[in-house]
Amino acid sequence: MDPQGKSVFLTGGAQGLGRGIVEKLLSLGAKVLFCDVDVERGKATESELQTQYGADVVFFHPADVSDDEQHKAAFGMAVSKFETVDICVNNAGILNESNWEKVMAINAGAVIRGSLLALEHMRRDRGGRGGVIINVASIAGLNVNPACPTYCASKHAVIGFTTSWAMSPGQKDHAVRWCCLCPDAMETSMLKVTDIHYPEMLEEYLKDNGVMSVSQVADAVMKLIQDPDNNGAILEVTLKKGARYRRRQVVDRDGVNDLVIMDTY
Ligand SMILES: NC(=O)C1=CN([C@@H]2O[C@H](COP(=O)(O)OP(=O)(O)OC[C@H]3O[C@@H](n4cnc5c(N)ncnc54)[C@H](O)[C@@H]3O)[C@@H](O)[C@H]2O)C=CC1
Ligand SMILES: CCCCC/C=C\C=C\C(=O)C/C=C\C/C=C\CCCC(=O)O
Repeated sequence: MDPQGKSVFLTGGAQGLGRGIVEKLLSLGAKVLFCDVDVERGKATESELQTQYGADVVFFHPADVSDDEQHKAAFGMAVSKFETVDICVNNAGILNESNWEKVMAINAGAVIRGSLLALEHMRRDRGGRGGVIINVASIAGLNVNPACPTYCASKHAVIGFTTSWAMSPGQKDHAVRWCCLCPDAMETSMLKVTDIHYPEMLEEYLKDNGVMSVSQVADAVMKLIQDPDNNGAILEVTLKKGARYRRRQVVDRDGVNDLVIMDTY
């Protein structure tokens, strides 16, 4: 899908990756409504981006996406501003191993709610225009890490949910593409986290794997949006190897229920 002239709803756009994605989309001619729980930063970002791209193409709406009503209201605001939403990016996320309920509510719960809101609005078999749903997971959703088990669990949930919907027998009728983004560490406020187990592992991890710029990862999101035939995509983005699609196969080993997930590149 070409972002030019398309309408986008994105969560967690006040800073970090969310803001980076909003800026790329605006530069490609899309209109964006983003929400965030950080109202001050959200308003400041809106004002900066409106100055650069125009007052009628980017809007901020305050919302905590762990709250059902606020999340629905924010999505509804995008629909009423643009009439239709073509691209939905469920990006808001936190890393806090002391509060697993909150992590699951934002990283998994809000991604599920946001996806279902977008599906209902976009699905062509119920009068919508089709579209793309991009769910932001992480490399942590593909691997394991003892420093942040709850965060890992929330990101595994995002990938399981997104790829399962992508395999829906009704997907062609819905005309909604489902994609997961799995970045490695990026230079955002999330990397300042202190609430993990074994904090020394973070330093070690970053020394071995490096840190990507937000812009590199936002470019990968444009690839997900633009590639037409990638329903069910899991796009891994790392500093050393760049953006690579994981090819996921669900293999039925014994013809009964011994299913194995196999990933290749
Ligand atoms: N920074 C990293 O190394 C990586 C981050 N990610 C994922 O990227 C996504 C974006 O994270 P970053 O930009 O790094 O973090 P960030 O902390 O810079 O930005 C996250 C934004 O989400 C907002 N947010 C948090 N909770 C919210 C809620 N309940 N409702 C609405 N907005 C909320 C924050 O206010 C903030 O503006 C997250 O899903 C994160 O898990 C994935 C891989 C690596
Ligand atoms: C030890 C890392 C702690 C968390 C670092 C802070 C933010 C990270 C956000 C991410 O989403 C992903 C970045 C790092 C990887 C975390 C886990 C997967 C590691 C698996 C592996 O070793 O390959």
